[in-house]
Amino acid sequence: MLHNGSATRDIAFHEPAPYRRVAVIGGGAWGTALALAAQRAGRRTSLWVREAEAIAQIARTGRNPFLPDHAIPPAIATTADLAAALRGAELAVLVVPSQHLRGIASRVERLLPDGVPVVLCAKGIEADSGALMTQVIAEEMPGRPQAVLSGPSFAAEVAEDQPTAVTIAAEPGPDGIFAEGHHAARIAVSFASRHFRPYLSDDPVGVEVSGAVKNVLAIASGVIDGRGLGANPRAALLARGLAEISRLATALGGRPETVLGLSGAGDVMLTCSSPQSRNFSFGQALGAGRAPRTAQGAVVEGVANARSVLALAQRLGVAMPICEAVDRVVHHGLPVERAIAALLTGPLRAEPRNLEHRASIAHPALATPRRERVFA
Ligand SMILES: NC(=O)C1=CN([C@@H]2O[C@H](COP(=O)(O)OP(=O)(O)OC[C@H]3O[C@@H](n4cnc5c(N)ncnc54)[C@H](O)[C@@H]3O)[C@@H](O)[C@H]2O)C=CC1
Ligand SMILES: O=C(CO)COP(=O)(O)O
Repeated sequence: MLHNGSATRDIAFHEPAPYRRVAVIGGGAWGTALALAAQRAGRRTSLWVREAEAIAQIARTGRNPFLPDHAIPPAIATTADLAAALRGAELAVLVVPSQHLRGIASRVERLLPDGVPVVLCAKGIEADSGALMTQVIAEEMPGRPQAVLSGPSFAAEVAEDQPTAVTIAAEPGPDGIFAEGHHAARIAVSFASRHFRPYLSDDPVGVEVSGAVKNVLAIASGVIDGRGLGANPRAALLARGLAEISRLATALGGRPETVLGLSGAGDVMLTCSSPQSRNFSFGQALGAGRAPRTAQGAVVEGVANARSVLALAQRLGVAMPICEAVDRVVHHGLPVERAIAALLTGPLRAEPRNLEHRASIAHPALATPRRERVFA
Protein backbone atom coordinates (compact mmCIF):
# COMPACT_ATOMS: atom_id res chain seq x y z
CA MET A 1 0.00 0.00 0.00
CA LEU A 2 1.25 3.53 -0.75
CA HIS A 3 1.23 5.94 2.17
CA ASN A 4 1.63 9.54 1.05
CA GLY A 5 4.54 8.70 -1.22
CA SER A 6 6.65 7.43 1.67
CA ALA A 7 6.70 3.82 0.50
CA THR A 8 7.04 2.27 -2.92
CA ARG A 9 5.96 -1.14 -4.11
CA ASP A 10 6.60 -3.16 -7.17
CA ILE A 11 3.47 -3.01 -9.30
CA ALA A 12 4.57 -6.05 -11.28
CA PHE A 13 3.94 -8.01 -8.08
CA HIS A 14 0.23 -7.39 -8.50
CA GLU A 15 0.10 -7.83 -12.28
CA PRO A 16 -2.79 -5.44 -12.81
CA ALA A 17 -4.78 -6.08 -15.98
CA PRO A 18 -4.03 -3.67 -18.84
CA TYR A 19 -6.87 -1.88 -20.60
CA ARG A 20 -7.25 -3.70 -23.88
CA ARG A 21 -8.68 -0.91 -26.05
CA VAL A 22 -7.21 2.55 -25.86
CA ALA A 23 -8.63 5.64 -27.58
CA VAL A 24 -6.19 8.52 -27.98
CA ILE A 25 -8.09 11.77 -28.39
CA GLY A 26 -5.93 14.45 -30.01
CA GLY A 27 -3.73 13.65 -32.95
CA GLY A 28 -0.99 16.23 -32.58
CA ALA A 29 2.61 15.12 -32.14
CA TRP A 30 2.15 13.86 -28.58
CA GLY A 31 -1.15 12.06 -29.20
CA THR A 32 0.36 10.33 -32.21
CA ALA A 33 3.44 9.26 -30.23
CA LEU A 34 1.29 7.97 -27.35
CA ALA A 35 -0.84 6.01 -29.79
CA LEU A 36 2.36 4.40 -31.09
CA ALA A 37 3.45 3.66 -27.49
CA ALA A 38 0.10 2.05 -26.65
CA GLN A 39 0.11 0.01 -29.83
CA ARG A 40 3.67 -1.19 -29.14
CA ALA A 41 2.56 -2.18 -25.66
CA GLY A 42 -0.01 -4.46 -27.27
CA ARG A 43 -3.16 -2.36 -26.97
CA ARG A 44 -5.84 -2.05 -29.65
CA THR A 45 -5.50 1.63 -30.35
CA SER A 46 -7.55 4.30 -32.08
CA LEU A 47 -6.45 7.89 -32.70
CA TRP A 48 -8.84 10.81 -33.10
CA VAL A 49 -7.42 13.56 -35.27
CA ARG A 50 -9.28 16.86 -35.41
CA GLU A 51 -7.98 18.31 -38.66
CA ALA A 52 -9.49 16.99 -41.92
CA GLU A 53 -6.25 17.75 -43.78
CA ALA A 54 -4.24 15.72 -41.30
CA ILE A 55 -6.59 12.76 -41.64
CA ALA A 56 -6.39 13.03 -45.42
CA GLN A 57 -2.59 13.10 -45.29
CA ILE A 58 -2.48 10.07 -42.97
CA ALA A 59 -4.73 8.20 -45.40
CA ARG A 60 -2.52 9.21 -48.32
CA THR A 61 0.97 8.83 -46.84
CA GLY A 62 0.61 7.02 -43.50
CA ARG A 63 2.12 10.06 -41.79
CA ASN A 64 0.61 12.76 -39.62
CA PRO A 65 1.76 16.30 -40.53
CA PHE A 66 2.09 16.99 -36.78
CA LEU A 67 4.74 14.23 -36.56
CA PRO A 68 5.81 13.83 -40.17
CA ASP A 69 8.94 11.72 -39.69
CA HIS A 70 7.15 8.71 -38.24
CA ALA A 71 4.85 6.29 -40.02
CA ILE A 72 1.59 5.34 -38.32
CA PRO A 73 1.02 1.58 -38.67
CA PRO A 74 -2.34 0.56 -40.16
CA ALA A 75 -3.11 -1.25 -36.87
CA ILE A 76 -3.79 2.17 -35.33
CA ALA A 77 -7.28 3.20 -36.43
CA THR A 78 -7.07 6.92 -37.23
CA THR A 79 -10.32 8.76 -37.60
CA ALA A 80 -11.85 12.25 -37.52
CA ASP A 81 -15.04 10.78 -36.01
CA LEU A 82 -14.91 11.15 -32.23
CA ALA A 83 -17.64 8.57 -31.59
CA ALA A 84 -15.87 6.03 -33.79
CA ALA A 85 -12.56 6.62 -31.99
CA LEU A 86 -14.20 6.08 -28.59
CA ARG A 87 -16.31 3.05 -29.52
CA GLY A 88 -15.41 0.12 -27.28
CA ALA A 89 -12.62 2.05 -25.53
CA GLU A 90 -11.66 0.89 -22.05
CA LEU A 91 -9.38 3.89 -21.60
CA ALA A 92 -9.48 7.39 -23.14
CA VAL A 93 -6.24 9.36 -23.39
CA LEU A 94 -6.88 13.09 -23.79
CA VAL A 95 -4.02 14.83 -25.59
CA VAL A 96 -5.42 18.17 -26.74
CA PRO A 97 -3.66 21.41 -25.69
CA SER A 98 -4.55 22.71 -22.24
CA GLN A 99 -6.72 25.60 -23.43
CA HIS A 100 -8.91 23.23 -25.47
CA LEU A 101 -9.32 20.41 -22.95
CA ARG A 102 -12.63 21.59 -21.51
CA GLY A 103 -14.43 21.64 -24.86
CA ILE A 104 -13.15 18.22 -25.89
CA ALA A 105 -13.82 16.72 -22.44
CA SER A 106 -17.48 17.71 -22.53
CA ARG A 107 -17.85 16.07 -25.96
CA VAL A 108 -16.03 12.91 -24.84
CA GLU A 109 -18.16 12.72 -21.68
CA ARG A 110 -21.30 12.39 -23.79
CA LEU A 111 -19.83 9.45 -25.71
CA LEU A 112 -17.88 7.49 -23.10
CA PRO A 113 -19.61 4.94 -20.82
CA ASP A 114 -19.52 5.74 -17.09
CA GLY A 115 -16.48 4.43 -15.27
CA VAL A 116 -14.11 4.38 -18.26
CA PRO A 117 -11.02 6.24 -17.00
CA VAL A 118 -9.34 9.17 -18.72
CA VAL A 119 -5.64 10.03 -18.84
CA LEU A 120 -4.71 13.71 -19.10
CA CYS A 121 -1.61 14.53 -21.13
CA ALA A 122 -1.79 18.30 -21.69
CA LYS A 123 0.73 20.33 -19.73
CA GLY A 124 -0.98 23.50 -18.64
CA ILE A 125 -3.41 25.49 -16.53
CA GLU A 126 -6.68 26.82 -17.95
CA ALA A 127 -6.40 30.54 -18.63
CA ASP A 128 -9.81 31.87 -17.64
CA SER A 129 -10.39 29.76 -14.54
CA GLY A 130 -6.86 29.01 -13.32
CA ALA A 131 -7.99 25.38 -13.14
CA LEU A 132 -5.59 22.46 -13.30
CA MET A 133 -6.45 19.90 -15.97
CA THR A 134 -7.72 17.50 -13.27
CA GLN A 135 -10.09 20.22 -12.03
CA VAL A 136 -11.39 20.76 -15.57
CA ILE A 137 -12.10 17.03 -15.81
CA ALA A 138 -13.73 16.90 -12.38
CA GLU A 139 -16.13 19.60 -13.63
CA GLU A 140 -16.76 18.28 -17.15
CA MET A 141 -16.63 14.54 -16.39
CA PRO A 142 -17.80 14.35 -12.78
CA GLY A 143 -17.04 11.11 -10.96
CA ARG A 144 -14.91 9.67 -13.74
CA PRO A 145 -11.59 8.06 -12.71
CA GLN A 146 -8.69 10.15 -13.99
CA ALA A 147 -4.90 10.14 -14.04
CA VAL A 148 -2.19 12.50 -15.28
CA LEU A 149 0.59 11.35 -17.62
CA SER A 150 3.61 13.66 -17.63
CA GLY A 151 7.40 13.67 -17.60
CA PRO A 152 10.40 14.19 -19.88
CA SER A 153 9.16 12.86 -23.20
CA PHE A 154 9.66 14.46 -26.59
CA ALA A 155 7.06 13.03 -28.94
CA ALA A 156 9.58 12.36 -31.70
CA GLU A 157 11.79 10.25 -29.40
CA VAL A 158 8.84 8.23 -28.14
CA ALA A 159 7.77 7.69 -31.75
CA GLU A 160 11.32 6.47 -32.51
CA ASP A 161 11.01 4.07 -29.56
CA GLN A 162 13.89 5.69 -27.69
CA PRO A 163 13.92 4.79 -23.98
CA THR A 164 11.56 7.10 -22.09
CA ALA A 165 10.25 7.27 -18.52
CA VAL A 166 7.05 9.09 -17.55
CA THR A 167 4.97 9.57 -14.42
CA ILE A 168 1.36 8.48 -14.09
CA ALA A 169 -0.28 10.25 -11.18
CA ALA A 170 -3.67 9.78 -9.59
CA GLU A 171 -5.44 10.17 -6.28
CA PRO A 172 -4.94 6.93 -4.35
CA GLY A 173 -7.89 4.70 -3.58
CA PRO A 174 -8.36 3.21 -0.11
CA ASP A 175 -5.66 0.62 -0.92
CA GLY A 176 -3.29 3.07 -2.65
CA ILE A 177 -2.54 3.56 -6.33
CA PHE A 178 -0.39 0.42 -6.46
CA ALA A 179 -3.39 -1.77 -5.67
CA GLU A 180 -4.10 -4.23 -8.43
CA GLY A 181 -7.42 -2.79 -9.55
CA HIS A 182 -6.50 0.89 -9.26
CA HIS A 183 -6.85 2.58 -12.63
CA ALA A 184 -3.38 4.24 -12.37
CA ALA A 185 -1.69 0.84 -12.03
CA ARG A 186 -3.76 -0.48 -14.95
CA ILE A 187 -2.84 2.57 -17.06
CA ALA A 188 0.85 2.04 -16.26
CA VAL A 189 0.81 -1.56 -17.49
CA SER A 190 -1.29 -0.57 -20.50
CA PHE A 191 1.52 1.68 -21.74
CA ALA A 192 4.59 -0.14 -20.40
CA SER A 193 6.92 -1.66 -22.95
CA ARG A 194 10.66 -2.33 -23.23
CA HIS A 195 11.40 1.32 -23.97
CA PHE A 196 8.47 3.09 -22.35
CA ARG A 197 8.53 2.99 -18.58
CA PRO A 198 5.81 4.59 -16.46
CA TYR A 199 6.33 5.36 -12.77
CA LEU A 200 3.39 5.87 -10.43
CA SER A 201 2.72 8.87 -8.23
CA ASP A 202 -0.07 9.71 -5.80
CA ASP A 203 0.52 13.46 -6.18
CA PRO A 204 -1.35 14.57 -9.31
CA VAL A 205 -1.24 18.21 -8.21
CA GLY A 206 2.57 18.21 -7.94
CA VAL A 207 2.87 16.44 -11.28
CA GLU A 208 0.46 18.80 -13.04
CA VAL A 209 1.95 21.99 -11.68
CA SER A 210 5.43 20.77 -12.68
CA GLY A 211 4.31 20.10 -16.26
CA ALA A 212 2.53 23.43 -16.64
CA VAL A 213 5.30 25.60 -15.22
CA LYS A 214 8.23 23.88 -16.93
CA ASN A 215 6.99 25.12 -20.31
CA VAL A 216 7.19 28.72 -19.09
CA LEU A 217 10.68 28.06 -17.68
CA ALA A 218 11.70 26.56 -21.02
CA ILE A 219 10.86 29.84 -22.75
CA ALA A 220 13.06 31.67 -20.22
CA SER A 221 15.87 29.18 -20.73
CA GLY A 222 15.60 29.60 -24.50
CA VAL A 223 15.88 33.37 -24.07
CA ILE A 224 19.12 32.92 -22.11
CA ASP A 225 20.46 30.65 -24.83
CA GLY A 226 19.35 32.88 -27.69
CA ARG A 227 21.01 35.84 -26.02
CA GLY A 228 24.27 33.90 -25.62
CA LEU A 229 24.42 34.39 -21.86
CA GLY A 230 26.23 31.12 -21.11
CA ALA A 231 25.78 28.10 -18.91
CA ASN A 232 25.77 29.77 -15.48
CA PRO A 233 22.44 31.59 -15.83
CA ARG A 234 20.80 28.50 -17.30
CA ALA A 235 21.77 26.45 -14.26
CA ALA A 236 20.57 29.22 -11.96
CA LEU A 237 17.30 29.41 -13.88
CA LEU A 238 16.73 25.67 -13.57
CA ALA A 239 17.35 25.70 -9.82
CA ARG A 240 15.32 28.82 -9.11
CA GLY A 241 12.63 27.66 -11.55
CA LEU A 242 12.25 24.41 -9.62
CA ALA A 243 11.84 26.53 -6.48
CA GLU A 244 8.98 28.39 -8.21
CA ILE A 245 7.32 25.10 -9.17
CA SER A 246 7.71 23.85 -5.63
CA ARG A 247 6.11 26.96 -4.12
CA LEU A 248 3.10 26.83 -6.42
CA ALA A 249 2.68 23.06 -6.06
CA THR A 250 2.74 23.19 -2.27
CA ALA A 251 0.34 26.15 -2.22
CA LEU A 252 -2.10 23.95 -4.15
CA GLY A 253 -1.60 20.91 -1.90
CA GLY A 254 1.12 19.10 -3.89
CA ARG A 255 4.36 17.83 -2.39
CA PRO A 256 7.84 19.35 -2.90
CA GLU A 257 9.50 15.94 -3.40
CA THR A 258 7.34 15.38 -6.49
CA VAL A 259 9.05 18.39 -8.05
CA LEU A 260 12.37 16.53 -7.88
CA GLY A 261 10.95 13.63 -9.90
CA LEU A 262 10.44 12.95 -13.60
CA SER A 263 7.59 15.40 -14.08
CA GLY A 264 9.49 18.24 -12.36
CA ALA A 265 13.28 18.17 -12.44
CA GLY A 266 13.26 15.55 -15.21
CA ASP A 267 11.09 17.57 -17.58
CA VAL A 268 12.71 20.87 -16.63
CA MET A 269 16.14 19.44 -17.50
CA LEU A 270 14.85 18.10 -20.81
CA THR A 271 12.80 21.02 -22.00
CA CYS A 272 15.02 23.81 -20.72
CA SER A 273 18.10 22.53 -22.51
CA SER A 274 17.04 21.28 -25.92
CA PRO A 275 16.03 23.09 -29.10
CA GLN A 276 13.79 20.07 -29.74
CA SER A 277 11.45 21.80 -27.30
CA ARG A 278 9.02 24.16 -28.99
CA ASN A 279 8.98 26.31 -25.85
CA PHE A 280 12.78 26.47 -25.66
CA SER A 281 13.15 27.34 -29.34
CA PHE A 282 10.40 29.97 -29.04
CA GLY A 283 12.46 31.55 -26.23
CA GLN A 284 15.68 31.22 -28.23
CA ALA A 285 14.15 33.30 -31.02
CA LEU A 286 12.98 35.94 -28.55
CA GLY A 287 16.42 36.06 -26.97
CA ALA A 288 18.10 36.43 -30.34
CA GLY A 289 15.70 39.18 -31.36
CA ARG A 290 14.07 37.07 -34.09
CA ALA A 291 10.35 36.51 -34.61
CA PRO A 292 9.56 33.07 -33.12
CA ARG A 293 8.57 30.55 -35.77
CA THR A 294 6.78 27.27 -35.01
CA ALA A 295 5.57 24.50 -37.27
CA GLN A 296 2.09 25.20 -38.59
CA GLY A 297 -0.59 24.54 -35.97
CA ALA A 298 1.95 23.48 -33.33
CA VAL A 299 1.23 24.50 -29.77
CA VAL A 300 3.73 26.40 -27.58
CA GLU A 301 2.06 25.84 -24.22
CA GLY A 302 4.35 28.20 -22.31
CA VAL A 303 2.87 31.21 -24.12
CA ALA A 304 -0.70 30.83 -22.83
CA ASN A 305 0.59 29.35 -19.60
CA ALA A 306 2.92 32.24 -18.73
CA ARG A 307 -0.29 34.18 -18.24
CA SER A 308 -2.32 31.46 -16.53
CA VAL A 309 0.50 30.33 -14.20
CA LEU A 310 1.18 33.90 -13.14
CA ALA A 311 -2.51 34.71 -12.59
CA LEU A 312 -2.90 31.62 -10.40
CA ALA A 313 0.31 32.38 -8.48
CA GLN A 314 -0.80 35.95 -7.83
CA ARG A 315 -4.20 34.76 -6.62
CA LEU A 316 -2.44 32.44 -4.16
CA GLY A 317 0.20 34.99 -3.14
CA VAL A 318 3.05 32.83 -4.48
CA ALA A 319 6.17 34.59 -5.80
CA MET A 320 7.15 33.38 -9.28
CA PRO A 321 9.54 36.02 -10.63
CA ILE A 322 10.80 33.97 -13.59
CA CYS A 323 7.28 33.18 -14.81
CA GLU A 324 6.37 36.81 -14.28
CA ALA A 325 9.33 37.92 -16.40
CA VAL A 326 8.26 35.57 -19.21
CA ASP A 327 4.68 36.86 -19.03
CA ARG A 328 5.88 40.47 -19.20
CA VAL A 329 8.06 39.76 -22.23
CA VAL A 330 5.60 37.58 -24.14
CA HIS A 331 2.35 39.40 -23.37
CA HIS A 332 3.27 42.94 -22.37
CA GLY A 333 6.15 43.79 -24.67
CA LEU A 334 8.81 44.15 -21.93
CA PRO A 335 12.20 44.13 -23.65
CA VAL A 336 14.19 40.97 -22.85
CA GLU A 337 17.12 43.03 -21.46
CA ARG A 338 14.89 44.71 -18.91
CA ALA A 339 13.30 41.43 -17.84
CA ILE A 340 16.75 39.91 -17.28
CA ALA A 341 17.93 42.99 -15.36
CA ALA A 342 14.86 42.85 -13.13
CA LEU A 343 15.61 39.21 -12.24
CA LEU A 344 19.26 39.93 -11.52
CA THR A 345 18.82 43.00 -9.36
CA GLY A 346 15.87 42.04 -7.16
CA PRO A 347 16.20 41.83 -3.39
CA LEU A 348 18.82 39.39 -2.09
CA ARG A 349 17.22 36.25 -0.76
CA ALA A 350 18.12 33.10 1.08
CA GLU A 351 17.71 29.88 -0.79
CA PRO A 352 15.55 27.25 0.92
CA ARG A 353 12.04 28.38 1.76
CA ASN A 354 12.33 27.66 5.46
CA LEU A 355 15.58 29.61 5.68
CA GLU A 356 14.03 32.39 3.61
CA HIS A 357 11.48 32.78 6.36
CA ARG A 358 14.01 32.67 9.21
CA ALA A 359 16.53 34.80 7.35
CA SER A 360 14.17 37.71 7.27
CA ILE A 361 14.21 37.67 11.05
CA ALA A 362 17.71 36.54 11.93
CA HIS A 363 19.56 38.10 8.99
CA PRO A 364 17.70 41.20 7.92
CA ALA A 365 20.42 42.07 5.41
CA LEU A 366 19.44 39.06 3.30
CA ALA A 367 15.87 40.20 3.03
CA THR A 368 16.64 43.85 2.34
CA PRO A 369 16.86 45.16 -1.24
CA ARG A 370 20.50 45.78 -2.14
CA ARG A 371 22.46 46.79 -5.18
CA GLU A 372 24.32 43.52 -5.77
CA ARG A 373 23.49 41.51 -8.85
CA VAL A 374 21.78 38.35 -7.65
CA PHE A 375 19.12 36.06 -8.94
CA ALA A 376 15.56 36.50 -7.86
N1 LIG B 1 4.94 17.27 -28.40
C1 LIG B 1 5.52 16.77 -27.32
O1 LIG B 1 6.68 16.33 -27.36
C2 LIG B 1 4.76 16.72 -26.04
C3 LIG B 1 3.59 17.44 -25.83
N2 LIG B 1 2.94 17.39 -24.65
C4 LIG B 1 1.71 18.14 -24.42
O2 LIG B 1 0.68 17.55 -25.20
C5 LIG B 1 -0.30 18.55 -25.52
C6 LIG B 1 -0.59 18.48 -27.00
O3 LIG B 1 0.59 18.85 -27.68
P1 LIG B 1 1.03 18.26 -29.09
O4 LIG B 1 0.42 16.94 -29.35
O5 LIG B 1 2.50 18.34 -29.14
O6 LIG B 1 0.39 19.31 -30.10
P2 LIG B 1 0.89 19.73 -31.55
O7 LIG B 1 1.57 21.04 -31.45
O8 LIG B 1 1.62 18.64 -32.22
O9 LIG B 1 -0.47 19.92 -32.33
C7 LIG B 1 -1.45 20.86 -31.95
C8 LIG B 1 -2.65 20.11 -31.44
O10 LIG B 1 -3.61 21.03 -31.02
C9 LIG B 1 -4.87 20.59 -31.47
N3 LIG B 1 -5.81 21.70 -31.53
C10 LIG B 1 -5.63 22.90 -32.12
N4 LIG B 1 -6.75 23.64 -31.96
C11 LIG B 1 -7.62 22.88 -31.26
C12 LIG B 1 -8.96 23.09 -30.79
N5 LIG B 1 -9.61 24.22 -31.01
N6 LIG B 1 -9.54 22.10 -30.09
C13 LIG B 1 -8.88 20.94 -29.86
N7 LIG B 1 -7.65 20.69 -30.28
C14 LIG B 1 -7.02 21.66 -30.97
C15 LIG B 1 -4.57 20.01 -32.83
O11 LIG B 1 -5.62 19.19 -33.26
C16 LIG B 1 -3.31 19.23 -32.51
O12 LIG B 1 -3.64 17.99 -31.96
C17 LIG B 1 0.28 19.88 -25.05
O13 LIG B 1 -0.28 20.23 -23.81
C18 LIG B 1 1.77 19.58 -24.87
O14 LIG B 1 2.36 20.39 -23.87
C19 LIG B 1 3.42 16.62 -23.62
C20 LIG B 1 4.55 15.88 -23.77
C21 LIG B 1 5.31 15.86 -24.99
O1 LIG C 1 6.69 18.47 -22.85
C1 LIG C 1 7.54 18.19 -23.64
C2 LIG C 1 8.61 17.20 -23.36
O2 LIG C 1 8.44 16.57 -22.12
C3 LIG C 1 7.56 18.85 -24.96
O3 LIG C 1 8.01 20.15 -24.80
P1 LIG C 1 7.67 21.26 -25.90
O4 LIG C 1 6.18 21.41 -25.93
O5 LIG C 1 8.38 22.48 -25.43
O6 LIG C 1 8.21 20.77 -27.22
